[in-house]
Amino acid sequence: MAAVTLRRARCWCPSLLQVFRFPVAQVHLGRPTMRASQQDFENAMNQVKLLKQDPGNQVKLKLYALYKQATDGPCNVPKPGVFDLVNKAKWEAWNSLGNLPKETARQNYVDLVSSLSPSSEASSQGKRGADEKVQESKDIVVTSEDGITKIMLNRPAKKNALTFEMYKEIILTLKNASTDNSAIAVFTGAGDYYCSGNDLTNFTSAAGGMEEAANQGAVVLREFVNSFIDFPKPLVAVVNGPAVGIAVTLLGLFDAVYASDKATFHTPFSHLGQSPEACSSYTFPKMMGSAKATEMLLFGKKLTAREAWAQGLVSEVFPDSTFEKEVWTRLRAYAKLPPNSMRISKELIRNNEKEKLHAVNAEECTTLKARWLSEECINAIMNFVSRKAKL
Ligand SMILES: CCCC/C=C/CC(=O)SCCNC(=O)CCNC(=O)[C@H](O)C(C)(C)COP(=O)(O)OP(=O)(O)OC[C@H]1O[C@@H](n2cnc3c(N)ncnc32)[C@H](O)[C@@H]1OP(=O)(O)O
Repeated sequence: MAAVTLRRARCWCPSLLQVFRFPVAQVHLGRPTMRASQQDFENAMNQVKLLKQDPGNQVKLKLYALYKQATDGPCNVPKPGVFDLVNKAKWEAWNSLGNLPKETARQNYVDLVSSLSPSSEASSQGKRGADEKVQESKDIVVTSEDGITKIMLNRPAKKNALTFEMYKEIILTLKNASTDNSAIAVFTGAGDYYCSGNDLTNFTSAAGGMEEAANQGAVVLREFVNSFIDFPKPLVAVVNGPAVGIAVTLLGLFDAVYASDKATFHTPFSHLGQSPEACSSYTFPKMMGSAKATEMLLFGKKLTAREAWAQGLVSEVFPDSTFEKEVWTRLRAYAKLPPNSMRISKELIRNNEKEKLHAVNAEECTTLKARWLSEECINAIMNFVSRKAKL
């Protein structure tokens, strides 16, 4: 779907731009009225152009659908093709309004824009500094202390979903951490999630279209997973909450996995029309047996932390109330152990499988590249992205 920001709409989503292309003027919306006038409607369209923050894809789809319903009535154009993600998502949002009367759609549009305005007014009243600070926060925060390189996924508003940029940042971070003076590297998440896996809009928001995004994705993924296979120091996951997709499969390449008892482990690959990655097609059957691995990787069974521990995916589960304190105390102690001994021992454990893991990674990436272009996957991503737009 249309994971476009208002900025990007100008370059490759003209029809979406038409909804918002009006001379910029300082206007103040009338308060939501029972029946929005044409002038209220036009003011609302201008107000959208003045929003200081991107309202998110679902809201933009709603605005588009209500605009079309208010101006053209019920959806009256043929459904776009399966690969035309942007227009298909917009068509579905408009079509989902059915026979909603034009006047009602106009009122709903004005009300929706009014609900967005307080935030823009707030930012125009000098609160912009606070917003910009949030917007400037990095998606990956790396700190080095007590012999530990801590890599925190810091995109809590999106459940720490991984963007292409984050993959590339992590590759670089692991490269640096493999030679810096830290003894171990630790991944964790900010907010209530560890990580909800790949950002499903990575492919739909790419300017070059799905084909190019899939090619790029396969290259990035292969390098990303290789950076975990080849990382020479102890690699620990502090799973502070739910983990989805690649956040789970990567754990097979970690040396220790500590989980809060509120963490869950979910790999909905079949639901998404995709296939396993991060060497999990090899590490999971080896770790837990093919029957349990199949339940996760094919059937998408979500595991609790204790179930993940029982299947060998998690080293230890801690009560959430004491999780951070207990785990970081332990890791600070581990980081004081002789680093060369830890590195050499890891080499003995992992080296005899490195070649196999590289080969598995290559095969998984080739398979996934094809899956990303399949109708099963595209439909699943469309359903996810437009799930909130269905009014
Ligand atoms: C190039 C390398 C590719 C490697 C491939 C890897 C394969 C995978 O990782 S597949 C797994 C992908 N992940 C998912 O399928 C999870 C999708 N997300 C969800 O199912 C739900 O968001 C959730 C169960 C994680 C959380 O649900 P909840 O209702 O609590 O919160 P939401 O309102 O859904 O989420 C808040 C916010 O975050 C956005 N978001 C969450 N996860 C993702 C994601 N994976 N991709 C993109 N966006 C995500 C969600 O859309 C919400 O955003 P808005 O506030 O803008 O609506």
